[in-house]
Amino acid sequence: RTNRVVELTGIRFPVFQGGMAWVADAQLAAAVSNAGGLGIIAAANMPPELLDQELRKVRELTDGPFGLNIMLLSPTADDAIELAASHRVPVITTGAGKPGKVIERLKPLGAKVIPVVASAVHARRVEQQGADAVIAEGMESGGHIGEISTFALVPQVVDSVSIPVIAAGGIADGRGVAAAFALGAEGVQMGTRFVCVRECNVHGAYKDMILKAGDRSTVVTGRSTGHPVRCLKNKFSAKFEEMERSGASVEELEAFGSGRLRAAVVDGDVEWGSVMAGQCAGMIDDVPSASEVIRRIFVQAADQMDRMSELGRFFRSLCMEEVG
Ligand SMILES: O=C(O)COc1ccc(-c2c[nH]c(CNC(=O)Nc3ncc(Sc4ccccn4)s3)n2)cc1
Repeated sequence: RTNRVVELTGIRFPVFQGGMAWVADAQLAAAVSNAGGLGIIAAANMPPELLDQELRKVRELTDGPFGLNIMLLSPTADDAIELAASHRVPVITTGAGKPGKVIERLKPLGAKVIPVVASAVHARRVEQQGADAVIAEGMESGGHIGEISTFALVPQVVDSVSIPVIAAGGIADGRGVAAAFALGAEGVQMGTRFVCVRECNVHGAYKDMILKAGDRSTVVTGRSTGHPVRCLKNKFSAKFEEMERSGASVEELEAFGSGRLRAAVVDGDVEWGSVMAGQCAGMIDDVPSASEVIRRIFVQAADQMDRMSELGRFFRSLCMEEVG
């Protein structure tokens, strides 16, 4: 038996590229799929005719499996579901909400549906609804997040469901892959790491801000709106926090925040845009190809796991002799 995530999706390496709003287009998804991972297009709030074009384009750019991420907070989520159905998209991931209707509509058409969950309760619920696997996303992640860290969330989700678990949040190199599998995951999903690859079309200023980032460069804003979002610290995040502190209403905050992700991704406004990124931003120091990222990470993971098997013998030896 190889790996249930590989068997479920037909990919070579058990790695997904996060379906990041405005960032994950057909070009990035195809590059990741051609490199042996699962490239995922973000439907986000894309108008249906644009999403239809991206779904045609990705099939011209790769013969491999690919996915579509449906963000359930989006008013265009129902259009995205129908486009996923008509294009027979093989893998569907969902975020920021309840995936029941996505599972009901798309599983009968043969799609694999893999919701992002932020707690063990969510995971058990979507398993009962028929999810094929879950992505357990810790709060280290960029963008819209839950409240539990990857290190605590993944083992509890693994203990709660019998479908495969893919770990996400804070993973950007082989050590994170080795750790995720140690926690019981059978795959990983990375977002921020795949923003800084050559084939990603985000504005150069966005990539530069990630390259400059350190471990303390992100902040979570919007907890008071019920939609906490992790992004890199800048003038926008500082103003947003000040508004929250001074008791701004949810409407005021959401009005102030709307359009900011696009401003950062498309216009490169990294001062007043929302530069969504995870806490692993400080680990990213180059912009290689998607293929180079995937190969390097699994070589490093393999080395790390070999080292750990020696550790296993050492720990076992400690437990053999009677202590004291
Ligand atoms: O209530 C329930 O049963 C389910 O509740 C959930 C609560 C949270 C989640 C969740 C956490 N993280 C994810 C997947 N990640 C994401 O969805 N990340 C995102 N980044 C930027 C996005 S665009 C946006 C849209 C609205 C507000 C702010 N930003 S969406 N899903 C999933 C389900």
